Amino acid sequence: MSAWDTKDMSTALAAEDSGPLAQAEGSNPAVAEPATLAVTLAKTPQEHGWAAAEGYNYASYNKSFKEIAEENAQASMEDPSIGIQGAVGGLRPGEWSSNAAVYEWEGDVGDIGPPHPDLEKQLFSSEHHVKAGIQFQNIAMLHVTQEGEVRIDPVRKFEDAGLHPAMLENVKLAGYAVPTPIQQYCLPAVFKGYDIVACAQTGSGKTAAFLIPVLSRLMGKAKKLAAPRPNPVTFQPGITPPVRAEPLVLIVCPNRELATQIFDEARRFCYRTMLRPCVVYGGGPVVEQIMQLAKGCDVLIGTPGRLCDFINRPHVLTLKRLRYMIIDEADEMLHSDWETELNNIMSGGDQEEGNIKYMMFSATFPKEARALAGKHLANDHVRIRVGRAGSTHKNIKQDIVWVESAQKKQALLDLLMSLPPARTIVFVNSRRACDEVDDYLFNLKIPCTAIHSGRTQREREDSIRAFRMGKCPVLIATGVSARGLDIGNVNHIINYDLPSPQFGGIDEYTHRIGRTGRIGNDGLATSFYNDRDADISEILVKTLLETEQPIPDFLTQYIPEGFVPGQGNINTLQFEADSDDGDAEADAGAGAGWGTDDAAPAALPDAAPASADAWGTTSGGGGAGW
Ligand SMILES: Nc1ncnc2c1ncn2[C@@H]1O[C@H](COP(=O)(O)OP(=O)(O)OP(=O)(O)O)[C@@H](O)[C@H]1O
Repeated sequence: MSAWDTKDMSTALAAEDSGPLAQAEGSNPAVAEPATLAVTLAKTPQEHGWAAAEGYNYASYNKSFKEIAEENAQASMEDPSIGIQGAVGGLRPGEWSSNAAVYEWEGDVGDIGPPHPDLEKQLFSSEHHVKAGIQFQNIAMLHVTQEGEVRIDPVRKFEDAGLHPAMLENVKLAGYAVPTPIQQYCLPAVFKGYDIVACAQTGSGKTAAFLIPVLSRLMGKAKKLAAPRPNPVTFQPGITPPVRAEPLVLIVCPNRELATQIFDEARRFCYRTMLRPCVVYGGGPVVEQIMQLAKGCDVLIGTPGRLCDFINRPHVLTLKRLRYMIIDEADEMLHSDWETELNNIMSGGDQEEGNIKYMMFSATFPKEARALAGKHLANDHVRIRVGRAGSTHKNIKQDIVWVESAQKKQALLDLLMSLPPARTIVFVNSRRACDEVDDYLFNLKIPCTAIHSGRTQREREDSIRAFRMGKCPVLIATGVSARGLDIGNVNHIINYDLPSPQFGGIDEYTHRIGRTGRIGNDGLATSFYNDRDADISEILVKTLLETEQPIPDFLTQYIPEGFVPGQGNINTLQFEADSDDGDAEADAGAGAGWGTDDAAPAALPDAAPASADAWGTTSGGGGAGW
């Protein structure tokens, strides 16, 4: 059985007849037999196929920055005109993500720098990059809605988008054959100079939807627009005079893991160009981050606290050259928790307001957040929505199983041992639970690691790296890492605790399960449910019905009256209004919300086979024709 076959995985789950999980699954708790804790492991995790469980390598803490820098200096450099900062061979434990290798080039010999095979391999190899899955066409068939005054004609092919040659090359190296729907609309919208507010499902390529057009527009203009900076090839820390960072692009996002991930994506798309990306985030080394900025920075990615800190040090960072400001996970960023920081970033620097294009992206976008977003954008901003705001997608099979709180640990073990080993994220609601579950599994020799806000940044980075590289294929996490994490072959998400409303509710659920089933891949999400989760039940059931997931017996009471699973019209399901056009009818539910502006699927269903070329070659279906 393949570890990637979620059907087989759930069959295996159903076939397993030991332990509390299997006993209770799909059954009504009122009539279920009390579950037993008497499961002993018939096989060790390693006999079952899991990798060996290894403890955290605390020795990596003891490496000094100097030692790491010396090791990096030994990295291969075949072309003397290219200066690669950071480890070309990839980061080792104990190294900061902000010091990852970026392409640097003198730039005196034309618009596109020479290739650097080692760096190219690091940036674009599959282990660092999620490859599109066989259900990619499902993404392309989602409804796209445009609201507001401006209508955009989508581009169906990267080749038709007017991209800079260096960008087109990088898009090919990344293995992107055709743009996803959100990209089809954002590319032309950025090229036409609009502000954008965009909402599209998890794992549908929103990062590239802003990075590709924004960076492409700046390529070729970098020399003219960018601030003077030291020659990257002859730069010597401590000897070459530093400059202050004057980025052209600022990307703000709510968590550190996401910041470094966007930085990685920016490193890919800036490859062989003069644009220099940097990342700053809390918990990381201030001095080292300043040292990176001091070499010049065109594209800055950051978390709000550290960005504000640096904005308040004008000799380190100024926003006066800024052309683009992008807020990722915008609904989270517009939350009142971040208000002071976000206001400071949006207007507190010395940026020249009129010159800046603003963009906001997220997979979930509650109505109040969308209204708030509108206040920060130009009146003629473009509003794009792929599917219903906050919806999940069919590539993820969602199972809900009844597990009493006291039996969750045992049920988790049963679940992990009843399926083929696969990269799995286990979500919990508290740091304490995170540590407890981590200890429990580790003591049973499951190769796991954990991440939560109480861990040091070094531990967090090493944890994510160990998970990404497959050394620790089970990651236990609190919501801190739910948003945005994009890791290849995450086959299974387990909600050990469902996110009740005080832990983010259904939006948090959507972001969590969205760590699997990305960009057309299949995924499985299993959630443990019991009496304590009544708060989320109603909206959870609607979310399940929307993508035609099975409803277990204990949740059937929450099926909306008159709706027959499998036969009901999902457009009659009542969700929060999707439309921002103030149409009262829009409040009637998802169907009405998609209402008058409802657009054709981004690519025609009959033109959506695996072959990229067969996908719609014209840009029909968009704009006024809708
Ligand atoms: N056109 C494309 N073709 C193939 N793969 C793509 C394409 N666009 C993006 N990807 C890949 O899809 C994956 C998911 O993209 P990304 O992380 O931007 O999703 P997202 O929409 O921001 O998700 P989330 O809401 O969870 O943050 C990434 O690994 C990215 O490299």
